Amino acid sequence: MASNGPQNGGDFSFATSNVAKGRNGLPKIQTAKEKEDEICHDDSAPPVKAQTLDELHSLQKKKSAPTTPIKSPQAVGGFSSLISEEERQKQQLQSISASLASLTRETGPKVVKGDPARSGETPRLSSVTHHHYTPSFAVSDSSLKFTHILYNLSPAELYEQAIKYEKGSFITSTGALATLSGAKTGRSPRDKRVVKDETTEDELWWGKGSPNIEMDEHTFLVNRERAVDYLCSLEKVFVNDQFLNWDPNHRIKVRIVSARAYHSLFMHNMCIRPTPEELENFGTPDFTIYNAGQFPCNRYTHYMTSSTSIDLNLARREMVILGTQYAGEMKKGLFSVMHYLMPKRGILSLHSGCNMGKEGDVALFFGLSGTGKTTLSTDHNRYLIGDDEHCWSDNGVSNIEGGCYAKCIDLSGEKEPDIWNAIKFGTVLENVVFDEHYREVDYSDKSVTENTRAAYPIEYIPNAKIPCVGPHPKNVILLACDAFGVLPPVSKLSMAQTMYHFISGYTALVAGTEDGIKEPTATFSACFGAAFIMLHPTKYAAMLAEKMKKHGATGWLVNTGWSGGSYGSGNRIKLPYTRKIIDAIHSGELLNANYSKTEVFGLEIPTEINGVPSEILDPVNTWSDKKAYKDTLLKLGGLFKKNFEVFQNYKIGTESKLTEEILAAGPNF
Ligand SMILES: Nc1ncnc2c1ncn2[C@@H]1O[C@H](COP(=O)(O)OP(=O)(O)OP(=O)(O)O)[C@@H](O)[C@H]1O
Ligand SMILES: O=C([O-])CC(=O)C(=O)O
Ligand SMILES: [Ca+2]
Ligand SMILES: [Mn+2]
Repeated sequence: MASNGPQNGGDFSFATSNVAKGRNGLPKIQTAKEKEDEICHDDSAPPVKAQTLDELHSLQKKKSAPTTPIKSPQAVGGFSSLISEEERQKQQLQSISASLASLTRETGPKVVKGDPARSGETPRLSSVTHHHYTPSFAVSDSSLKFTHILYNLSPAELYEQAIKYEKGSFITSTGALATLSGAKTGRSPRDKRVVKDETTEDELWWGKGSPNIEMDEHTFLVNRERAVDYLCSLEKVFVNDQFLNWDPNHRIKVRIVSARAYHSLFMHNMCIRPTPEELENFGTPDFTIYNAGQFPCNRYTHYMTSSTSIDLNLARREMVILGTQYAGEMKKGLFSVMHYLMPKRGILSLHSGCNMGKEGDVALFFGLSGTGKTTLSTDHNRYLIGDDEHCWSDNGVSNIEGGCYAKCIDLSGEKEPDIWNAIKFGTVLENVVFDEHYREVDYSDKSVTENTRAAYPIEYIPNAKIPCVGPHPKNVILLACDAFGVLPPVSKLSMAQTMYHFISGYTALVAGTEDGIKEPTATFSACFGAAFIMLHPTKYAAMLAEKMKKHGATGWLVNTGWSGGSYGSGNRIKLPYTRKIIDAIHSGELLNANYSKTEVFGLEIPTEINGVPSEILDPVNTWSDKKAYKDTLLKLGGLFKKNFEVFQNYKIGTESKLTEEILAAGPNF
């Protein structure tokens, strides 16, 4: 056996080789200079400009770019009186304290800006106690403590907070922040509640099929108090002041109060980031989210059916989150708010991706979760306007958000290079699994969940169109992931068909694969996002029809799901083929192609497309069992018919003709 110890009975000596030996047998170290009188230093850099280690550390950080002074609100006429930085900081803290005020005690918590771990070393710490009035009998221990506010921290600061204080936070090999969202890895639509008051009772969509499950104002306040007390009881909370909607005329100011750095970084990425100057002039938010997701709701509370509650109060312009840490609740909660506010202004809000060609041709991509909005709107040859939430106004389209939220399951650099490359420093990676040493992410791993996600700022996509606005859409692409495998890969739609499929909002996915082959289940979600709409689906549909007609947009139905059989026997349509189909829509090639009509659904399908095998264009060709094909087609047609029954008695828009046409545009057999 080889041994590392000295061999041959301890006869141990340094190798002599040809190094000049000193007097003791050790090699003599030669310094560069031979002169006797010169002192030898271990380096040539000038010494550090600090006397103590504390001083050295204080040298490391310099103050962030000075913010310009703002005009005081009292300033009138030509006079602009300037307020000091100190006064501005105080006003900002007062606004935050007011946001966090208990409604029963009518007083905000004592808030102080900065990291509690650093308070000893932060000389510019400013604090405020927000008091409308403080009756002495109402004093409790909680009013004696400070809550530290971590206000609009940068990604680097949020990384440090997450890694230091939140279990399950790690830097991956490409620099993203890997996090865990806890017990919930997706949204909880059945735990969503909306306050029903005199206004919303008439305005909103309630009842069967509606996502708006009612709660009363009092119960909202109970949950709000629970969230606020929880947040104020913490040593520190994160506050993000940001914007929604790139259309400057319809921009909404949002404040997000949360307990986790993960939530703060997620919203930093997903909402529009204000410039330092915009932040200075931020003032009072239009809408506030209280995210107390780590803390459950109280199931003894009226209307609560689980320990999770996501509560929306439009009159108060507030949202409370209890019992779920899934960050998508904040994103989609704000989307619901936009689905209420925008149509009131004649602007259509859309659950769609959006991109623009070099010639300024805009396409919208509608579809339920997992159908390809993010994947297909992120196109290396086109400008990305946004991947998930848009507004269509008289001026054109605008993205609501400042970031993208991509599905990561089975992500590959070859198939989706732009998304792959966006997963770098600053990106939040939710619920992925990685190698414990190298921190390389295994995107095929579903151990935590299949709904693994990356949230990154939109400018991480090289072709992002900033500002994220564009002209009126030319093409409206409806995406369905048809796991039954009977819808054609692409069909051109009439206006009535576009409306029929928009209102239906169909997709079919496969629930789970553990117990072998499962039947696909059809999902119908009105306007391709019933979980987020607030008004009756026909309101959005009428607006879409009106805008498409006015601006001459063409509707398309694209199946990004199965071909050659249902899930289990067929395969998912190859992404490169879907991309070719989308290219042909954009280029105009498909508009002038030859078409044939399918049975049952009456869809117009092209006979050929550049780069796509012609035989797959009509699904009947790809099924070996023709009877199985026909049976499956009729089955899906029946599901569409059944789903549409609830819409039969509604009028869409002002003309009855459109309503009749839409009703006739569904499957016929
Ligand atoms: N032919 C195809 N077309 C589009 N996507 C495909 C296709 N084949 C496989 N996929 C995969 O399907 C998924 C589509 O997810 P994507 O993130 O685009 O969904 P989404 O519509 O943006 O949903 P959400 O609203 O939940 O964000 C991706 O993981 C993509 O790789
Ligand atoms: O909201 C989410 O969690 C993901 C998403 O985009 C959707 O489901 O449409
Ligand atoms: Ca997406
Ligand atoms: Mn979405």
